Amino acid sequence: MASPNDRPNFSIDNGTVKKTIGLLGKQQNLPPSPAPSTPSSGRKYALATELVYTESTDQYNASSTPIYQTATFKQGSGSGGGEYDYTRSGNPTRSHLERHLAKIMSANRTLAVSSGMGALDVITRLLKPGDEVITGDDLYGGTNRLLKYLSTNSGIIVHHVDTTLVESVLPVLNEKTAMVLLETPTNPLIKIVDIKGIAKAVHEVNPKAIVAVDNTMLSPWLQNPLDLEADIVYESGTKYLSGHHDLMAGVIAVNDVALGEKLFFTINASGCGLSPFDSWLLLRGVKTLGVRMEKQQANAQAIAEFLEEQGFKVRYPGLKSHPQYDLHWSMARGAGAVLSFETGDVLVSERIVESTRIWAISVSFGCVNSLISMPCKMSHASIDKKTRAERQMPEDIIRLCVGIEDVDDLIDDLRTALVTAGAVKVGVDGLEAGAPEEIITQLNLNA
Ligand SMILES: Cc1ncc(COP(=O)(O)O)c(C=O)c1O
Ligand SMILES: N[C@@H](CCSC[C@H](N)C(=O)O)C(=O)O
Repeated sequence: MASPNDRPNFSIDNGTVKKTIGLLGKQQNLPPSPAPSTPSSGRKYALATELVYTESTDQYNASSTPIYQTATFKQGSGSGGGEYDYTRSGNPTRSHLERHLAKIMSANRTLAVSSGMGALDVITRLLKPGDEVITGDDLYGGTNRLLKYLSTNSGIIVHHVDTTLVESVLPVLNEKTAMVLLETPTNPLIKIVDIKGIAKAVHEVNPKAIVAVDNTMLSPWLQNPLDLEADIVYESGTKYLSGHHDLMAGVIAVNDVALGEKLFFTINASGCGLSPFDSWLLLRGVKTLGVRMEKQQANAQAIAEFLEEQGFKVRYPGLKSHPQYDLHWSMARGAGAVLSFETGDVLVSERIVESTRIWAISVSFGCVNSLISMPCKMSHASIDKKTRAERQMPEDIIRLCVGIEDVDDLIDDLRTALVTAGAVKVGVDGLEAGAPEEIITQLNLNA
């Protein structure tokens, strides 16, 4: 009979990982997995280098990590014990991705799951009936929907407060607070939340409460909430981390080993670990995160300035006019590439969105190509109209998710759309925001 002592043995021989399988007694020149990502020298490189640099024990020294497209793994003995047994529990391609992301997200452990919402689902399974959650009043629609589900069906009490003010969190903070869920910048109102200020206040009142931060809008290239005293960071890997809108993924990052184990338990138990192929795609995409992000936010800055010059109310933390400009830059290394602006009229906004050519009308962000959308009708439509009004979400708000195209082309396309939609008056000095009365009347007649 095989015993647990027959687990495979790994040793390094002349630079090659040798695997001795107990019962079979065969010595193979096979690596345990292409797993390591951290440089064996232990050296920490700059983030731009870490994004592309990986070390692996792949037997053929493949430059690109192989896709282990398998559901199950043969075992060396009847008592199992191999490093991998079943892809829901673990897969070498996913392990490699998770180790790579841990370096990049400044985390002890990361876990890759099937979507950003899947990541939040795993995190919120740490909660039990009677627990209280404090969160923002400007949240991504899907996050709001999941929290509403939990408060309606699972006995979780959810407090939505203005998280841009640490003082708004304090009155609802108590020993039942199990989780504080933050987004910054918020989607789509681009409000900034003081991660460190809130984390300190929360941990002081209840050291067991978990501060979880959705870092999707900035990515680890621009912000590391774990360094700002957050306990959990999660991101939709569908966005900047992958960058090409060719996969859905979610990533969770933690420093606490026990917390990482609890989250892994849920992922294995519920079966939402990222598939081998999507792990490979994400691994490929993340290598260009730095260059994509730098180009995208340079374009976003120019576009935000262009719109502000025309007189529109623009929300973007790269603009000095942003009311929380200093707070944002005290936490982040850049302003990101999502901005929003208002026109004063829903129909005018719709006309702008429908008049662009390069800007695709689409939900999501973080992709190399530019997108335009009306959050109240698209990404945030799952928040009902009354709640949107209570949370002061302007129905006419347009969200721009800026890509890597030529910035002059992007501005030209937007300028043409603004003129076509009648959102600007064309004067001798150029364009001026504000649809003429007759255009608004006409649009309302046609509506
Ligand atoms: C800020 C934010 N967090 C989380 C999510 C969820 O990510 P996913 O679509 O990958 O489930 C999204 C968008 O969907 C988002 O915009
Ligand atoms: N129909 C989807 C909408 C997804 S929105 C995607 C993204 N987070 C964004 O902000 O654009 C849904 O109901 O979730």
